[in-house]
Amino acid sequence: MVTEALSHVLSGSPAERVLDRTLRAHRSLSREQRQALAEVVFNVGLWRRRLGFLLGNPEAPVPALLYAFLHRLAGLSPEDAVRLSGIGEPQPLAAGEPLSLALRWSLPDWLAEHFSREFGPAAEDFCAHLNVPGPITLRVNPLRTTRAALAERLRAEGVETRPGALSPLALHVVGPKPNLYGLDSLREGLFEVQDEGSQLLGLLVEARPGETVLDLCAGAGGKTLQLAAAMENRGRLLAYDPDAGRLDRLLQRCSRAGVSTVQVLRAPPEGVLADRVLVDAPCSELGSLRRGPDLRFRLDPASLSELPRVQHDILARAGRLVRPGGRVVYATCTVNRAENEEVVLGFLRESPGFRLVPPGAGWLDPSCVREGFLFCAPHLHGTDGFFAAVLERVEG
Ligand SMILES: C[S@@+](CC[C@H](N)C(=O)[O-])C[C@H]1O[C@@H](n2cnc3c(N)ncnc32)[C@H](O)[C@@H]1O
Repeated sequence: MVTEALSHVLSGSPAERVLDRTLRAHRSLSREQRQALAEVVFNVGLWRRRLGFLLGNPEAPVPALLYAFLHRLAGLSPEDAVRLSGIGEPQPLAAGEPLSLALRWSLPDWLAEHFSREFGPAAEDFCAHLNVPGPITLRVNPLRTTRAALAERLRAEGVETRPGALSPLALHVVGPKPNLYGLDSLREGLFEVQDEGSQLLGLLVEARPGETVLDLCAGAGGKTLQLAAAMENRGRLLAYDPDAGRLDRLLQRCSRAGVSTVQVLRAPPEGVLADRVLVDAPCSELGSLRRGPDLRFRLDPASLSELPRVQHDILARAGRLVRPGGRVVYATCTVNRAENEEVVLGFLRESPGFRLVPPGAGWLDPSCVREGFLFCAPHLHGTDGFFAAVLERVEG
């Protein structure tokens, strides 16, 4: 069962889905056995390159990878690791650290090279943090409750939390992963699950009650809900996304959260002059790699090169939809200057009617500002990786 699940993960199936399928097919497993299976599937999926290095074979078969994981990373004796992996006899494992960043942190070569270019010497620390699962972070829904009241309510439901340091809306779950989807507080719309860095992007829009706000890449509405709450459910909040299914989910979430101001646009907006526009752009998502053990192995480096043109076009559209004196927030969840700074600087070069303004002046923690842009990352802030620029259309 373990070998079969791992074979699927190593040949490209998402680990979460494989685990789910395997657990459903083996319902008699005890709680401990289920936990052990999850650990093995996630860790062998994540550490496959490093395990291949230990075995001296980048194409090592699944039982050998399992043995290397159990003995060297999980600390089992060679005898126990042999028995559980079914390999027959102990295998020699390399001593010492791999020389390359890619092997040390079990990344594809191209990705490790990319992070080296992005971060220089800090790439080691960044990559190490990609191999530690991020915290589960909740965003309180201020239309329904306060952060302190939500923390009390969650405690009564058996979930301990602590407040986030960067976003006044954030609560981090403390201790073992709870089944959030079984909680009444979730069904009542008291919170959403949202990384603290992602919350900063929504806050950066600084949407106010009564304004016209356009969420131009609304998806399933994570930030739309946040904007609606900031607007205290007053004003005009327009949400567009080309993916109709995501917009349907957005509407369901709105009703749960008590949001009544959202107008969903099924076609690209025209003729709007909004006070604020959020471009939460489609991107390579390199900032979210710690969210899944095997996301990194499913990325196609060629697809990265197509994104800046798409992002440029969406940002240019946003520029046409904001009023003089209004603001566009351009945001991504990636660590890639070509999709971040370069898209914004290219837009500014061809749009003299816009200027870059300091992000979150007066409230954003200065550690989240890099070269005039919002930038946060797992090794610096404990968040996923995010980038944002605040662009003001000059009055005229
Ligand atoms: C990062 S996701 C948005 C996440 C969403 N804002 C949230 O907080 O849940 C990017 C979204 O951009 C949408 N998208 C792709 N191409 C687009 C385009 N040309 N114009 C607008 N949105 C686009 C995708 O469908 C996707 O939902």
